[in-house]
Amino acid sequence: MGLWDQCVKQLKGELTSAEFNTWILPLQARVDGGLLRLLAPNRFVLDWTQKHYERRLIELCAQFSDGSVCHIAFEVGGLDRERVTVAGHSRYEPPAPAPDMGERRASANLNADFTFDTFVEGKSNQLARAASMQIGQNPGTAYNPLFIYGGVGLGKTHLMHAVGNVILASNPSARVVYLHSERFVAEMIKALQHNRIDEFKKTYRSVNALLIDDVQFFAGKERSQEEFFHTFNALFESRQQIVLSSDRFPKEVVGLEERLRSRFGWGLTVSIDPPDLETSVAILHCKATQIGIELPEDVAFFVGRRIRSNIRELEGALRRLVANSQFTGKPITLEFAKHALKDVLAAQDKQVSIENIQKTVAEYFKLRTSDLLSAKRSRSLARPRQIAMTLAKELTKHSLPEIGNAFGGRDHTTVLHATRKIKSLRDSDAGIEEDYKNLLRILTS
Ligand SMILES: Nc1ncnc2c1ncn2[C@@H]1O[C@H](COP(=O)(O)OP(=O)(O)OP(=O)(O)O)[C@@H](O)[C@H]1O
Repeated sequence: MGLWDQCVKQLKGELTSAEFNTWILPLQARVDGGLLRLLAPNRFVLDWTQKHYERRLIELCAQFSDGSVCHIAFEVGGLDRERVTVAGHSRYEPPAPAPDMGERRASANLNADFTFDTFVEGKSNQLARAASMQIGQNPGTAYNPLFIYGGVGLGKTHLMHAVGNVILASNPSARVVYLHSERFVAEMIKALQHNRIDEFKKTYRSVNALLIDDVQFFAGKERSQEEFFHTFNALFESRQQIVLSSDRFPKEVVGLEERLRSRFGWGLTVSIDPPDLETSVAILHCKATQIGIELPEDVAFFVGRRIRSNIRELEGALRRLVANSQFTGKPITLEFAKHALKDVLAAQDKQVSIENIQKTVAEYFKLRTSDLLSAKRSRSLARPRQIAMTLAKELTKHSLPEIGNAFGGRDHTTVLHATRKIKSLRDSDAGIEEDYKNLLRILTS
């Protein structure tokens, strides 16, 4: 087995399949003396792999070549084409928009404000953003379809529009269509009513990129699924890009035909999770700057900490603060924010209570709520209990002692231990990570 094959095999075991498929699989390699040249399909993959995997790759090369290969060079190119660019640090810049960009964007149903520049990157959306950028730069060739899933208001639509905007800007003749799945259904029904179904088929089967939002709304609509199935096949076979979003993993979308569900998983499936505190704060600052105000740091942290459900709610809170401040003529201070957002926060706190979390976790693991509060310590109870405690810490503003108390009068150190344990298990155990993310989605949507 060649040096690169050995590295690939090793990395396959170390990385998640999404990371491996996104960053390692597209690389090609050539050994030149003591140098391993890694060829990335584009600048974006190059920058990312260099930043995140270079050190590990050097270690693996040294290990598998017995030290004879100890340098790595990253380049844009492929074994079958000329080298294009040597690694550097310049960032990807989308080409300048064509003159009729506004019109093309309107006919594609794209929002000009939803771009990669206005999308704040955080741990919760890093992979989805990276994959979307890849698709934007290599439509139809990188991953098809790209399936983005996650809870309400976490940025799926924003990313889809960003992909569409990049494709339009990069290729003046590209035809892109963004559509909510309900609109696809409505348009199909209209076409059927007016005997224009052939025109409808032609329209959607001739695009270069089809971006369909919230595909869970296809559930139960058999005729639409049938039509979409053929559209999907036509685009897929002609290597045109398909991007789909949903509130859940493709296999979990109930009411979809199996043949569609399996096709949805053919390319790359990436999730977007609720943002962590730092990302929420960064998004608030970004949105505030967009509307021309400067948000004090303590206010941004206050809002970010208290509104954890989704980004749409964060934006709503910001808009409310700005409107109240303009209306009353008062500056946005911490005290002002607490007062102006009183109702929103009360509603939010009511939504995610410890009781609600206990009930949801118990239902999810098919237990009784009383089991979670009991003194029993079997693993089948302890793990769900620890997950519930961690969710309570993440989603409510209750202190550790309050949470411990709500779980059958346990000590705050037990809660602390639970949160640490779950944090480390989420990194090492894909099953726990999936359960945690599912529960987070259920509780915050
Ligand atoms: N990382 C981010 N950076 C900046 N803005 C963001 C980010 N994520 C989401 N937003 C903003 O949050 C709002 C809601 O996002 P979006 O509509 O994309 O959510 P969604 O996941 O598609 O929700 P739904 O499931 O309800 O369709 C948008 O205004 C979007 O710009």
